[in-house]
Amino acid sequence: MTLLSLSDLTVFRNDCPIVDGVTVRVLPGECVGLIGPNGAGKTTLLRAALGLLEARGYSSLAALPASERARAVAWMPQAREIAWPVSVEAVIALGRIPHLPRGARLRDADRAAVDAAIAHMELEPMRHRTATHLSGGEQARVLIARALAQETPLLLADEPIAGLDPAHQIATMQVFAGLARAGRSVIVSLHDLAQAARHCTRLLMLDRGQLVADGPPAQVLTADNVARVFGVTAFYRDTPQGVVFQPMELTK
Ligand SMILES: Nc1ncnc2c1ncn2[C@@H]1O[C@H](COP(=O)(O)OP(=O)(O)OP(=O)(O)O)[C@@H](O)[C@H]1O
Repeated sequence: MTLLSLSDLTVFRNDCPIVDGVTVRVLPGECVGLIGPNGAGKTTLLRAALGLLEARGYSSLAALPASERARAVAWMPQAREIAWPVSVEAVIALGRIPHLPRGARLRDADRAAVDAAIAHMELEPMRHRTATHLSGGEQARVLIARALAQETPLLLADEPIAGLDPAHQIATMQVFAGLARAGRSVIVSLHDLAQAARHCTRLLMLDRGQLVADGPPAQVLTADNVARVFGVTAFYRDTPQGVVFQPMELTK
C-alpha cells in the first residue's frame, strides 16, 4: 500500500521551477527525512504534496477530497505559533476533528488518542496550561502531539525539531522512528543532518527544487553529495552506538 505517490510534481514561481519534477513513493514503515539547503524547495514540496499549493504533475494526497485527506495525512507546518489561549489538551484534541461526526463531542477512543499523544510528547505536566503561555519549543511539541492525535497513516512535518532542546529533538525523532516501526510513515524536513542520519530510514535530498538523492542515509550523505549540495565536508561513521554524522568545514 502506497501512502504517498508523487509523480513529476513541479511548482513554478515567476516562470521558474522551485520544485522540479519530483517523483517519489512512500510506503508504510518509512521515516523519511527531507533535507536540502535553505531555499531548496522542501516546504514548497511538502505543501504541494498536500494540495495546499497549485502544482503540475500528480500527488496522491492532493487528489483526495479534503475530508479523506485529513484522515490520510497529518500536517505540522513550519509556523508553529498557537493563536488561541486554550489549554494544551484542547489544542491536541483538535487533531481528532477529522474523525468526529459533525458537532460530536470526543468519544472514548478520541480521548485515548489525545492521552497517547500527550504521553508520546511528554506533555502530561502541562496538559492543563494555556497553550499561548508556553515557550516556542513547548508549543512546537504541542503541535506535534496534535498531529499524532490525528492518528493518520502518514505524518508530514516541516522542521518539527527546529528550536527544540537536544533531549526533545532526540525524543521527537524517536517518536517518529517508532511510528515508522509500527507501520505508519513520517516525512520530516530538517536541517539537522546528524539527527536525520541517526533516525531516518530514508533521506530525500533536494537541491534547487530537484530530488538529487533518495535512499538510506549512508547512500545519500556521501562526501560527494554533501559537498556538492551543502558545500561542506562531513564526518560520517557507523558506530556500535549508531550513525555519527558531523558537518565539519566549508568546501569553499
Ligand atoms: N510565494 C513565493 N513566491 C516566490 N518565491 C517563492 C515563494 N515561496 C517560495 N519561494 C521560493 O522558492 C524557493 C524554495 O522555498 P522553500 O520555502 O520551499 O525552501 P525550503 O527548502 O523549505 O527552505 P528553508 O530551509 O529555508 O525553509 C525559495 O527560493 C523561495 O524564495
